[in-house]
Amino acid sequence: MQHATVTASTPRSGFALQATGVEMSYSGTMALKGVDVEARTGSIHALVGENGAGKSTFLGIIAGRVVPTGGAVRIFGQPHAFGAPRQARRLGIATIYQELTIVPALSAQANVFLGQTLSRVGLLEERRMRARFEELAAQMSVSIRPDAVAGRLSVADQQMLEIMRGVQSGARLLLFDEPTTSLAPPEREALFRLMRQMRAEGTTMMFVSHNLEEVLDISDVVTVFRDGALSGSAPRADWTKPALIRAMVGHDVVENRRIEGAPRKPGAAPLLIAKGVGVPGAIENVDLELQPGEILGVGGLVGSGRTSLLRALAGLEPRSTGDLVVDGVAVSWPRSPREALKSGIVLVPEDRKTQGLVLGMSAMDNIAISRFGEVSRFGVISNTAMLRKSRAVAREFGFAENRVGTLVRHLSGGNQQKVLLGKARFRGPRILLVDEPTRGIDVGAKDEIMMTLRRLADEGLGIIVVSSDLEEVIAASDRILVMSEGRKVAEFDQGDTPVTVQDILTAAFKVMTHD
Ligand SMILES: Nc1ncnc2c1ncn2[C@@H]1O[C@H](COP(=O)(O)OP(=O)(O)OP(=O)(O)O)[C@@H](O)[C@H]1O
Repeated sequence: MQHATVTASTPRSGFALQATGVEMSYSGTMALKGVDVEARTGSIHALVGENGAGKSTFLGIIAGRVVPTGGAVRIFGQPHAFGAPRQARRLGIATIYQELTIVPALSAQANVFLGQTLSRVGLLEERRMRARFEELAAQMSVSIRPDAVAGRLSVADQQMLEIMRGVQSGARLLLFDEPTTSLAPPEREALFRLMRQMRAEGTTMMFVSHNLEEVLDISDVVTVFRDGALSGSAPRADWTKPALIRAMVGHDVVENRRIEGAPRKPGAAPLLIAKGVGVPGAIENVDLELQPGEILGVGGLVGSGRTSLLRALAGLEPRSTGDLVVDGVAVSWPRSPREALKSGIVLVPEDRKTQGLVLGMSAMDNIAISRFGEVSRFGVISNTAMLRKSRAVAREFGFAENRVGTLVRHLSGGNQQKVLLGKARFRGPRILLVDEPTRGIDVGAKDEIMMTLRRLADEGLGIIVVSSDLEEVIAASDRILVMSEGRKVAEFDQGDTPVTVQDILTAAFKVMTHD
């Protein structure tokens, strides 16, 4: 039925989107240099490219948020009113953002229906909304309570809410900006099932992703952006993963290659021992040890307690408990990030926008803010020192040095992530906790970041990495701890035998099915 409605209101062209010669210049920076993109009605169209290639800018133009400096766009055959998000919504466009737009104080349900039908809210409407929420949640295999406070949900659950909101809006052209970066395989699969179902009903979807496997899995057409220009666009069948990488980066990249560290000294004293770590309602009785020079990966599904474990160690969970020994000395359990830092522990959080970066400050200030002592003399900040230090840190994580003066707000998502890593590094940790370090990072830069983490470990740091990308956890880690439902359920040492994704999932699921 829905399909018939869509075709009836869709002009003969059969295109949901026709963009020609779209240009965007941000005070001299050409984010888009005249691109042509077409998307057929009822298709899934992927946009890929390196960090800063212009993908989000393009989506922003289609969403009506960004006014291009040149070019034309037709939506279902009609000229697009640029810079008018409301008008874009009327044309049937909805966007699911990479940076979450969840209102933390509102309930999960209120977030899904935000901006829709609220004026008509009555009891009946309330019941209808609840039924619709539950239907969507079931379709997407999520178990979020409708009245849960959104701000208390995990990033993954917030992402699911964001998707539910987009789907619920009844849009005919849905734009997804990296919808899957914080989702584990089962959530991803649920989303893809839903996307396929919506495609069958005539919805057009355009999505940005750095995960090339999922791009090849779900899309009908893949368009590659490179440095603001189109470097290829073809049906899925014409692409292979290496071909996509070459179009994006210009050369071959081996994804998730195993990065071995320097040989570990047998019998080295642990850098960190945490015993009986608990966070009420999230994790229970987790023990872990970390050697200097070691990367410990934490695998598990969304909701397994991975992030809570890192946050507890970083002093961000006031109700957490446990015993901590750093470098052979028992220290009190950290109650604030400042206390954690005193023990040399620093966290790179997963949600860079709300927890990590000040968007209105430059990359340089964001990096330097955490350690003024390093860049000042007698209490006076030295700009030269700040520039020098922040450039050095930026370079380490593959962030263009000449952009350290740019406001973080004006950086692409992937480049913000690199600044966040640089900022944590600048604090001088001995123990670095990284939550989703390659979230939103392109395939080339991902390898660079993993190499940098390995180099830091070789310099003697202890690093704990949480990532939804289990292949990445395996490639990067010396040992892997598997969490499920708030508990540690397995530990693997890759020095003995290399671990597979299947090993991790089996360990995680075994507990869930036995309970
Ligand atoms: N509001 C802005 N002001 C100035 N420059 C901007 C602004 N928004 C984006 N840019 C610049 O435009 C370029 C393209 O950025 P865009 O966010 O579109 O890249 P992207 O392909 O989505 O990258 P990523 O994969 O890292 O998210 C970058 O150089 C970015 O710094």
